[in-house]
Amino acid sequence: MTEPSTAQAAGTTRTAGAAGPGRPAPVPSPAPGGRDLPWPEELRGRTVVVKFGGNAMVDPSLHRTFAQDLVELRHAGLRPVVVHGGGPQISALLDRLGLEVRFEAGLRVTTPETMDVVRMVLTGHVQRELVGAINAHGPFAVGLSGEDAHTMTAVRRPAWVDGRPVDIGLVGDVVAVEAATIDTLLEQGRIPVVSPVARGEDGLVYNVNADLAASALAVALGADRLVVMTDVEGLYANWPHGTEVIGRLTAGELDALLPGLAAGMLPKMEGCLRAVRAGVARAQVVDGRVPHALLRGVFAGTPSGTTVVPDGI
Ligand SMILES: Nc1ncnc2c1ncn2[C@@H]1O[C@H](COP(=O)(O)OP(=O)(O)O)[C@@H](O)[C@H]1O
Ligand SMILES: CC(=O)N[C@@H](CCC(=O)OP(=O)(O)O)C(=O)O
Repeated sequence: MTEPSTAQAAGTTRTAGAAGPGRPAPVPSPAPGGRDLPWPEELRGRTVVVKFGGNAMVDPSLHRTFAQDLVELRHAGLRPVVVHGGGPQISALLDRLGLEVRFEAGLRVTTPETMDVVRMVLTGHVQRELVGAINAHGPFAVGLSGEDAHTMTAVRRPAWVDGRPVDIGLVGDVVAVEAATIDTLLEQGRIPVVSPVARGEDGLVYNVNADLAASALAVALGADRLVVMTDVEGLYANWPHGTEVIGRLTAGELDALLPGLAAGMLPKMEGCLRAVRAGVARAQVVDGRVPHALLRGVFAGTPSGTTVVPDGI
């Protein structure tokens, strides 16, 4: 793969005509990586928030192909922002430390002790690995936690199981996003890599489900697309009894399905619904186990996974 120069990555090669305020750096031609993909012209300059799930990232070779895809998107003139997960990695360390691993309604029950581990694994390990994989191609990635510069502010999220409230501890729901920090990085040609940890309005630190964090960022950034990469082909109808992928859903159709969805898919589909209802044109769940799923499945014209669109489309 052709490595971009520092100047390209930082956007310092911009010329007034080619890339004015609010526009990414000019697009080199041909695209690095040598894959001659038909980039839709209308995607140039658009922001895409990509959630990379912890289950899809257990294979290091997928880190590498995902990183290549992001850099290629950047060169094609898009503005990718990554929100990473790390659920399996957090659970593995909790296990090793002899601490409880428990989920309710798809969310981790987070004690203050658990929160220390969540923060350590997400910002100290998973985020660093992804930043390293992307920066093998040039000085693109900048890692940050939702806590940094108040990028994400959360309030304690209530949870119910079988209609009864349950205490899930330091789990937050994002209520405010300081988009300017991320916008500035995008303007510089960087690829922000955000850990789903947020500062609470009460000064505490909250564990945020990565799907919901990605959705909140997509809305706040006015993203064109939200892409959720996971370890299944998409949303299966009749799961766990069937594996037939639901290809397309309107927001209204998804709203009706949501109460019946199981853990794992529940926050993903809730995130997709929130995003399209708040102006994101398309939210897509794709199979992150497939190498180059981001480029080939999402941006190269071959429909894959489950796509959620606003009502009336
Ligand atoms: N209807 C469904 N369709 C597909 N997968 C489902 C469904 N309901 C629950 N799941 C589960 O959700 C999992 C994906 O969520 P999760 O394990 O949290 O992944 P990630 O780490 O990508 O966030 C799948 O592996 C599957 O076990
Ligand atoms: C509240 C909550 O559940 N937070 C998640 C944050 C990480 C995450 O969402 O990772 P995946 O995307 O890999 O599942 C957790 O502690 O596992």
